[in-house]
Amino acid sequence: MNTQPAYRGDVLDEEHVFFHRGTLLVAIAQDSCNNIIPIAFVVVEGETSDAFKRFTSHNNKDVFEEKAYLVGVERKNEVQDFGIEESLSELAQLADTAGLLVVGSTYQKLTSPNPRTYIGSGKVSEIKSAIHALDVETVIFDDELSAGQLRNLEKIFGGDVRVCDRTALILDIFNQRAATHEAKQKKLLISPNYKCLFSFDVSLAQMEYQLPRLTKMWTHLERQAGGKVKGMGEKQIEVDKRILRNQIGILKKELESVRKHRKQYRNRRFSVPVPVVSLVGYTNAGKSTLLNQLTGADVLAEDKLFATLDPTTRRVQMKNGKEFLLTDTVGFIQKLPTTLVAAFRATLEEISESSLLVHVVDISHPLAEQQINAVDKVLSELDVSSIPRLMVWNKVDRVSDPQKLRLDAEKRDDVVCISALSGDGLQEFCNAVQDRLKDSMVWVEALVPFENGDLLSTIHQVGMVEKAEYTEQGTYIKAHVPLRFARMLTPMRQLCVSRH
Ligand SMILES: Nc1nc2c(ncn2[C@@H]2O[C@H](COP(=O)(O)OP(=O)(O)OP(=O)(O)O)[C@@H](O)[C@H]2O)c(=O)[nH]1
Ligand SMILES: [Mg+2]
Repeated sequence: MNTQPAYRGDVLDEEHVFFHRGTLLVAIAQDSCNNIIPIAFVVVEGETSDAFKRFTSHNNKDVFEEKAYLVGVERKNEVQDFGIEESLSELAQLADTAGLLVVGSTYQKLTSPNPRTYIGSGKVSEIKSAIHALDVETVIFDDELSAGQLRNLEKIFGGDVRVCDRTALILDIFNQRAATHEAKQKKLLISPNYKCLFSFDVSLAQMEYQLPRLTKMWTHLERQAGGKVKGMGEKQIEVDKRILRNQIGILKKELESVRKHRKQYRNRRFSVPVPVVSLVGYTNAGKSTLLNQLTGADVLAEDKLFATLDPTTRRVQMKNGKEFLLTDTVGFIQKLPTTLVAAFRATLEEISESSLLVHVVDISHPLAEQQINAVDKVLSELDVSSIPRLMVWNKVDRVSDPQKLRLDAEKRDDVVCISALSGDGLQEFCNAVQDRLKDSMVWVEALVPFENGDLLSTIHQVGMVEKAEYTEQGTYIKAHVPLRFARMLTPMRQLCVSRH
């Protein structure tokens, strides 16, 4: 018997198959909470069973669709941007992206969540009935649950029903995506040392999420051993926690070295006087499609949440000969858990060094306004308030009255309407980017002494350098730079005047 864990979405191979049940083989996988779950039933011989019909192609793999049931809570005294039904429909989309089959959902209005079970006992019973009636295998909560709540709910629902929350689901999607992404990079041999920064972030976020929830593994041990392993289980949990802490330590070190490497790469990139523009926005807004249209890049763009995990940068050449670098980033989502905001922070270090943030909005989405607010909220946590912004209303081809939309956009001077798919409005977009880049800067000529090398690299990072000439006294530079740097350069500007 081989007990090496697989993960949901893994291709079935002999390594992971070890239960034989009649004509079916049951493969065992782990999900992001380390729960053991059956992932596939393969008919060896005989009739096609109902189970077999539940195979679905996901990320080009045949995976078994788990039946999922969604649960949300509407807080009575809190005004929330996303209504409960809207939030649940987004959760359903997330579940679908993760390869689950949503068979039902419910919600409850509460003043405050129940500390033991999150929802009230009446609702718990109602869900338990639904689980039996619909053969539910996974119950997904729309909010982050505590370790205790997860454990209690699993106990009450009984059997092999898994309970997980939005955070675990998002982590699961990120993991599946990161694995595919890295596998592809390795296959293509783009760079043998290539590591997806985001997959580091995600692994770290996942481990940090698991650490306080490890008691769940203990429940599994107990279940497997018929409930007679109390002392052993307790010891085991300590050992597991120590292993996990060690892994977190190793991962943090590796992450640090990848970040350093990327920073060096960015610094090299910044030695070319081209400003960097970053695309940010809600997941599925069309950021990658826009990058592809403008640069002919081949970034995966699809109608799934979190298609992009790693920042990709490409050069955009405008008709007037000007250039800028465009960076595509991972999309945001509402109710982004703290562990994941931290993960985003490392990945999005790239955007904190850009000259302009372009906020891409799917204006055809019924919740466009709420999505804008959710993105603004994450951005406010990322400390990028000093970077100028431009908003892009994308997917204008899908709205019912594009003319009215354009009029609305014209009334505001920070919005450009485009269709990244058809290419409509891209010239206006490039012009707006160029204006915005210049607008926010002042023209300086300065002589930067060699000992102020740091300042020079900052000018390259945040400004538009027209000329950099090395002289005996230092670097003579002509550039558009943000106002705050112009102030810092004042003494050097005087140096420059005395040079003439
Ligand atoms: N009709 C229409 N569809 C678009 C447009 N732009 C993007 N899409 C579609 O929207 C879906 C999402 O596009 P992506 O470019 O992957 O979105 P993204 O913002 O990169 O998404 P994440 O990487 O998940 O954050 C794809 O199916 C695109 O074809 C547009 O202008 N019009
Ligand atoms: Mg994308």
